[in-house]
Amino acid sequence: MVALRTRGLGKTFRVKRKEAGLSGSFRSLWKPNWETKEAVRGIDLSVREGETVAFLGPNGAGKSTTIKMLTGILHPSYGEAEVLGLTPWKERERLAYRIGAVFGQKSQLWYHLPPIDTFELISRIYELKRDEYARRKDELIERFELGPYLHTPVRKLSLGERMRCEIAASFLHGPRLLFMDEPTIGLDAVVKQRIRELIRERNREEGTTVFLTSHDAGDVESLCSRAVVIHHGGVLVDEPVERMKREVLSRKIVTLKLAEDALRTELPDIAGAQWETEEGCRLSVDLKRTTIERVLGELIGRVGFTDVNVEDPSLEEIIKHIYGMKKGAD
Ligand SMILES: Nc1ncnc2c1ncn2[C@@H]1O[C@H](COP(=O)(O)OP(=O)(O)OP(=O)(O)O)[C@@H](O)[C@H]1O
Repeated sequence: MVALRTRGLGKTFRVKRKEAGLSGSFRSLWKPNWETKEAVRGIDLSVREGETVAFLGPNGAGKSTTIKMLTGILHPSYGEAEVLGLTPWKERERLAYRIGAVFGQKSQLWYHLPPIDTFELISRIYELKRDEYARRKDELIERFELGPYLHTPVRKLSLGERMRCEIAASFLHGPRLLFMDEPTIGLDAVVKQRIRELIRERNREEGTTVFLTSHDAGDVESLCSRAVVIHHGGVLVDEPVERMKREVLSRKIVTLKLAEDALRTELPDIAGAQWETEEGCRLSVDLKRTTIERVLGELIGRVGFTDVNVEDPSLEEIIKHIYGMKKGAD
C-alpha cells in the first residue's frame, strides 16, 4: 500500500527584497519590491508503507518545505499530495493521529518536566486507551532503556538521552508514518548508532514507514533502504541505498595529522586511494579497490603522522558526486 504520494508538488514563496541602507528600508516600506522564490518545483514521489526513505539534498534544496507540506503545516502553491489516504493541508488534524514527527533541532518534550509527564500528556492528546498507553509506554521504556531518565526534568538530560526520549515519545501513539528531520544531529557516534538501531527495530516490528532527512551519510547507510536526492527543488535521484552504496558510498576519508617533520612534498602513491589536499593530509579511499587496513599499512613508515581519523565523506560531497555523475550521464 502507498503511504505517501505527491504529484507535481511545488511551493513558491513571495519574498520582499529589501534594499540596503536606511533609505532603502524606507523605500521598501513605501514601494516594496517583491520577488518569487521557488522552494520546491513539482516533486513526484511515491513511498510504500513500511519503506525507510532518506530524503536528501544540499542546504536550501527544499527538504523542510516538502516535509512541512506533507505534514499539513504548509499549503502547496501547486500540485497534489496524499499521505496515508489524506490530503495533509486539508485534513491536518486527522492526519496527526496517523503520523509522527521528530525534529532534531526542536524538542516536543516539555523542557522543565520529566519525560514521563510529556508521555502522559501525549497519551491524552492522542486519546489513547489507558491499557494501550500503559503497554506501549512500558515497551518503549524497556526498548529505549529510558528507566534512568524518566523522572529527570528534560533540561537536565544530555542531548543523547533527550533524543532517545524524543523518539520514544514520537512512537507512543503508534504512528504509521514517521517524519524525521535530522534525528541524529549533534550526537556522538555511539549514540547515533543506538538511535538508528532503535528506529530500524520499530520499522521491522511495527512496519512504521520512515521518511527522513539528514546530512549524515551514516543515517542513510544504516537506516534507509531508498534514497531520494533533491536539488534546486526537484528530484535528482531516486534509487535503492544499496545501489548508491555501490556507486558513491563506497569511499572513506582518511585524515592524517602530519608530524612536524613530515615530508609534505613527496606523498607516496597509495593503490586505490587518492590524495585530496596539497598538504597531503586527506586521502580518499575507494573501498571497492582496497581496504582501510591496507592503506594504513602503506602509510605507516612512509608518511610521518601523529594522529589519524577515518570517516564517511560528508553527504554534501556525496551529493556533489551524484550531481556530477548525473550531469555526465545526461
Ligand atoms: N517561509 C519562507 N519564506 C521565504 N523563503 C523560504 C521560506 N521557507 C523556506 N524558504 C526558502 O526556500 C528554500 C528551501 O528551503 P528549505 O528550508 O526547504 O531547504 P532545506 O533543504 O530544508 O535546507 P536545510 O538543509 O538547510 O535545512 C530556501 O532557499 C529557503 O530560503
